[in-house]
Amino acid sequence: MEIFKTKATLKAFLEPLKASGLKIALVPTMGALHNGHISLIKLAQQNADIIICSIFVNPTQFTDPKDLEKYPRPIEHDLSMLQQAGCNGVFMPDVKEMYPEKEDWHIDLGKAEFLLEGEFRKGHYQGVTQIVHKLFDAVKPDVAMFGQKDFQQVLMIKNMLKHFDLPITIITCPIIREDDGLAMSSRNIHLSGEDRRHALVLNQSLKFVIDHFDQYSIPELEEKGKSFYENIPGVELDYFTIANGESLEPAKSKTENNLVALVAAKVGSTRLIDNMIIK
Ligand SMILES: Nc1ncnc2c1ncn2[C@@H]1O[C@H](COP(=O)(O)OP(=O)(O)OP(=O)(O)O)[C@@H](O)[C@H]1O
Ligand SMILES: CC(C)(CO)[C@@H](O)C(=O)[O-]
Ligand code: BAL
Repeated sequence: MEIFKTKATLKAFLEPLKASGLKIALVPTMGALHNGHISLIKLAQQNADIIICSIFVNPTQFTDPKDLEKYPRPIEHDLSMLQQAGCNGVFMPDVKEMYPEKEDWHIDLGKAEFLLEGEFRKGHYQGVTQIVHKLFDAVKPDVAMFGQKDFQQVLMIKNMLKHFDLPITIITCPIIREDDGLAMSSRNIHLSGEDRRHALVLNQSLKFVIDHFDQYSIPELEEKGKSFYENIPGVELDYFTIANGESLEPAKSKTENNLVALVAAKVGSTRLIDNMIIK
């Protein structure tokens, strides 16, 4: 497995491979890898010949400086997981390499930018699309893998691709969960023993919606979903919603085709997100 710290060395590695017709996949991450990330690498291997994983904790997408400061960075462990998974190359630039100078970035990502995560992390998707555009530019992949766990992120990246008319196929990968249902996340490491037990409420409330979708109206499902969060000490719900999976607007009717239940909650000092596709 090759390790690249600069765009130039990465480009020099990739150019002959592309010239020989090999298909390149990019798996963008912020590191602190878990089996969710490894599932993206495995799916990438089924869809391309050469797999590049990027590890970069992107400052422009953080809206809380403390969140950025305490973001886990276990780089040696990450590299050994990637090596074991059969990843071909790791791109791990420093901040100066990706942002050599101060720059302005603002693109139209549509109304959905300002909903859900966009409401609670203002400007987050400008930062995400800014760095993903730079990563796409550095790798010029044929395909790129993203997790459904960041449901809104996938929509925003697809909108960014449309904006620049980039010929990259986005593959959305299913959410990998711990045995008890908690969605794997790099930030789970911050959960105390008690928080870890309380965090199960995200999976349980979403599962309730899936299991009872035929039984209740949408407002009832949302109300019952939200009620899971009442009286759990240290747990604070940001949103629990059933939304259209394209626009992210609240679902208007149960007969809509594309529906997803999404949640974000603070558990102790850790903010977690999760979702389940209804149909
Ligand atoms: N449990 C999971 N299953 C599948 N994909 C995941 C999972 N968790 C994260 N991913 C995906 O991995 C990619 C990199 O995500 P990232 O490095 O931010 O990890 P993360 O666990 O989501 O971290 P954090 O919790 O800090 O947001 C994203 O496309 C993300 O959606
Ligand atoms: C896509 C991404 C790597 C951009 O920094 C990040 O938002 C993430 O890890 O989901
Ligand atoms: N996985 C999404 C990246 C973030 O939370 O900033």
